[in-house]
Amino acid sequence: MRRTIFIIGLGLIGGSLAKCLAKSEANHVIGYDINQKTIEFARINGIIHSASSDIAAAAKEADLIILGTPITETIEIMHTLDTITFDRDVIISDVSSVKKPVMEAANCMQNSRIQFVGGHPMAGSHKKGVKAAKGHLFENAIYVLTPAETCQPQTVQQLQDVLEDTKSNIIELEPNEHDEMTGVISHFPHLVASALVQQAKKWQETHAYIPKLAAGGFRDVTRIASSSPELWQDIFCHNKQKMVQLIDDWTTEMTDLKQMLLEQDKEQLTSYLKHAKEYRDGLGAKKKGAIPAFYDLYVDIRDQTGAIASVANLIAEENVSITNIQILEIREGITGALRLSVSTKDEQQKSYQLLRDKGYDVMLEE
Ligand SMILES: NC(=O)c1ccc[n+]([C@@H]2O[C@H](COP(=O)([O-])OP(=O)(O)OC[C@H]3O[C@@H](n4cnc5c(N)ncnc54)[C@H](O)[C@@H]3O)[C@@H](O)[C@H]2O)c1
Ligand SMILES: O=C(O)C(=O)C[C@]1(C(=O)O)C=C[C@@H](O)C=C1
Repeated sequence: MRRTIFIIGLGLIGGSLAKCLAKSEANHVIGYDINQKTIEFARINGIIHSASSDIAAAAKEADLIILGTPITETIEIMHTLDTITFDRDVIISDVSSVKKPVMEAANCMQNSRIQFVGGHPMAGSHKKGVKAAKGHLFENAIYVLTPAETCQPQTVQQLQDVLEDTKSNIIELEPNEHDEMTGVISHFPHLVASALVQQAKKWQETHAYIPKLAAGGFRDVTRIASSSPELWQDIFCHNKQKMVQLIDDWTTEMTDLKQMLLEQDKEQLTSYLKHAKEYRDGLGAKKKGAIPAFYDLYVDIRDQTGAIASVANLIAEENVSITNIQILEIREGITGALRLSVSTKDEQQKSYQLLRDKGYDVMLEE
């Protein structure tokens, strides 16, 4: 029998989940969004099977409800769902970037028909809205689940079964620990990216060339400052305590660095940078287990029409599937590099040889 999945909030994340889950014969996906144009776009483009304008009616039909809304709205909708008289049991999940406030609300739910399992796919983008939704967004990403206190293990398993189509790697975490870790590796870096951009903007008042000089480094480190301001203020506010603590830690870190510079302590500075480099390089390490292995190739290309397609076609002809492709520091008329990821070492070697034979300048990442 087909499962009925009701997704509320069809933006980047809700839309991506809908797109992925609607592809399976096992699911019937109903969508709702506060924005009528979003619902229309999702319906016309097959991101959902059907649209609903009535949350309660669609919720009563659902086996699973996923909230793809910003955190504040998610908590409000949870209160609404709690008041519905369901004829059968329903699993409710969310995708919020901060888990503690959502799980506090979940643990206060009174409706005996509801089993709540918090969710957070650790994948996204600086883009927002249904038009940026991608069915494969969660492939190979970590997908965190935070079951509510009264949630049965079989309910968690049922949700995991549905999420299998996302090809993500599911792990369970305790909400507070989740928020501390995402504070460190997601929320605080976002704040720093925005602060760096604000700093450049101030300096531009006296140095008009700043935007022209902003090259790969600045762009890499500040990409996430282009994300939705409304969404991110909500994330920061819901993880306020951790953010404040991280700002204090950062202030200490900057003061220490300032001291090293004032003292011209070259040895300590080198050691500081060396340890940071080692840790950062280690994040890309090829590990078996929760994070699947990727094998990368770097191909020098010219910024010309068809260059990327030529490389991709050559590799496809050898039946090697590219799992990720990224353009690095490409500027008009100047040689850039393509980073291609494949799944196995054999495929990496095969692609390397093939591209070299065709005259491409290729490098491997071991
Ligand atoms: N952006 C990311 O990279 C990312 C990654 C993982 C998780 N998240 C989480 O996903 C959630 C959604 O973020 P997003 O990036 O998809 O944002 P988004 O702005 O792309 O989408 C949010 C959608 O919710 C809709 N919406 C807002 N209020 C609503 C309401 N009351 N009822 C119904 N629909 C409503 C909006 O119209 C929009 O379509 C957030 O909780 C966020 O923390 C975001
Ligand atoms: O790739 C990005 O642009 C993101 O910001 C994605 C990102 C992240 O920080 O990694 C952002 C918020 C999420 O809750 C999960 C993922």
